[in-house]
Amino acid sequence: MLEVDNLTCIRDDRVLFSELNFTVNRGDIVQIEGPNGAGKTSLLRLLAGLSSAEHGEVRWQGERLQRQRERWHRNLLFLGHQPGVKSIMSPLENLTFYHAEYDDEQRFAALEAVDLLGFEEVAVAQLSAGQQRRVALARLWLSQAPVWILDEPLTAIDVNGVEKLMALFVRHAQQGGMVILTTHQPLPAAVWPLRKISLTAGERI
Ligand SMILES: Nc1ncnc2c1ncn2[C@@H]1O[C@H](COP(=O)(O)OP(=O)(O)OP(=O)(O)O)[C@@H](O)[C@H]1O
Repeated sequence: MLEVDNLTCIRDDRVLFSELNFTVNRGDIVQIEGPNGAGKTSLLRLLAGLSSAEHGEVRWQGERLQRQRERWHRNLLFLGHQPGVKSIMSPLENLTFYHAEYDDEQRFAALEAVDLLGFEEVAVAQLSAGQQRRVALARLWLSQAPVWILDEPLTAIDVNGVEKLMALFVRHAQQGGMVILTTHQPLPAAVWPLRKISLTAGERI
């Protein structure tokens, strides 16, 4: 269980959100929504333990993230706003770098799942924006982490890719995982039960 307890986030003299409370349980798919600049990325970074809030705390299994960094990182897969892959490496090399525990057969299966077969040896820098995003997303097919925190994973992904990702999110949730994501596009109705947490534009202090 991931608990957000009275979280207040101030950035650049602006209160992005204050006294935010919610809980994410196993089996939950949660969409953080709000206009540009509302604080969605800031919230995801707090949830991932990558930054600190002005007030409040985030707890995993009852304990503050900061008190259990190693355990938390074993339980988390965080994919940030940028593709977050190494551009001089190929897709296959990236998966080897991030997931050395798997063999090539499993890595090829992950690349097949994101329709990158045929591109596995091409430098990421030479791939299209959507293909670069898919290299990062291939990690989801290899991840054993129960908690997925994904910042705009659907950006630059085509309709077919979005459908496959949605199916993967649902399967992950059905297997007891949790998915927390931001996206500006409406999610297909098939993603159920989808919880939404809305952030509104912040106020100046
Ligand atoms: N480290 C920082 N220092 C100063 N300001 C910041 C910092 N991080 C975020 N901000 C500001 O906080 C606000 C919210 O940013 P954030 O990226 O969280 O929004 P968002 O909801 O994810 O937006 P978008 O939909 O455009 O991706 C922005 O105005 C941004 O400039």
